[in-house]
This record gives sequence, C-alpha cells and structure tokens, in this order.
Amino acid sequence: MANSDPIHVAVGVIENTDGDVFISKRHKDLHQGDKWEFPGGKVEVGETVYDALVRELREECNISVQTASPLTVINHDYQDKRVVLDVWRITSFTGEVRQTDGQDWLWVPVYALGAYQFPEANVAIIDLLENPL
Ligand SMILES: Nc1nc2c([nH]c(=O)n2[C@H]2C[C@H](O)[C@@H](COP(=O)(O)OP(=O)(O)OP(=O)(O)O)O2)c(=O)[nH]1
Ligand SMILES: [Mg+2]
Repeated sequence: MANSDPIHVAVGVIENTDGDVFISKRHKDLHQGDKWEFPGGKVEVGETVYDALVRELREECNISVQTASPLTVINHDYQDKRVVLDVWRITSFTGEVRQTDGQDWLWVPVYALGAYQFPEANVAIIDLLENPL
C-alpha cells in the first residue's frame, strides 16, 4: 500500500441526449496512462470537490456545469498511489463538449463502456452506470 495521503479527484460523467457518455484517453506519460477516463482531476487546496469538478470540466471539456449529483466515491490503491475518486453525474451544463488538450475522445453508450480499458478504480463506476441502484 502506498504510504502517502490519497489524492482526491473530482470525476464527471457527462451524458449527451442520446445517453452516450463522454470518455477520453489519458496521455501515455501520465499515471494510468493510455487508459480511457472520465474527465476530471485533482481537487486543489482551498477548493471544494464541486469547485474542482466545475473547474476541471471547464478546462478539459469546455463546458459550464450547471448542476451535478453525487454518484459514488471510490477509494482505490494503485500501489504507487492511492486515489479517492469523487464521481458526479452532470445533470445539466452549457457549452459544447469538446476535448481541449489533444487527447483522443469518444461518446460511448453505457452498455459499450466495458469494451474500453479504464483504470482499475473505474470498474466499480462502470458497474454502477450499467446497473443503476
Ligand atoms: N480524471 C480521472 N482520473 C482518474 C480516473 N480513474 C482513475 O483512476 N483516475 C486517477 C488517475 C490519476 O491518478 C488521478 C487523476 O489525476 P490527474 O493526473 O488526471 O489529475 P489532473 O487532471 O488534476 O492532472 P494534473 O493537473 O495534475 O496534470 O485519478 C478517471 O476516470 N478520471
Ligand atoms: Mg485530469
């Protein structure tokens, strides 16, 4: 188990009107590189997780989150790093979703998410999307 404090990450599940979910591919040099992810990033000092969610989705996908609801919180130990993924479903936003930093991106129907390689912590998120409580 990694000794350092876990990294708190705000993660957004964005759905379009067809019910497809936006995913993008992490740069190969990053932690968990070359895997698909939901947009998001680290909560900074002095920020709430919701602030971080809004900021990251503006930075990474060019949208203004209007409302979002908490979906789940995933604690995961990658051995080299521990993460707490604070996952939100984006319930309304303005702007047009686009990838802003050159990563590959896709809209994928929920039932097809299983065909993409995500970091291990995402398995529980995808399971929840496929089988809502
Ligand atoms: N954004 C995101 N991160 C994820 C997902 N699944 C998962 O395990 N992670 C992990 C990978 C990283 O260790 C961490 C997110 O860190 P990050 O490097 O993307 O954070 P960031 O966007 O703030 O990046 P940076 O400013 O530090 O470059 O969470 C996911 O679906 N989305
Ligand atoms: Mg990020």
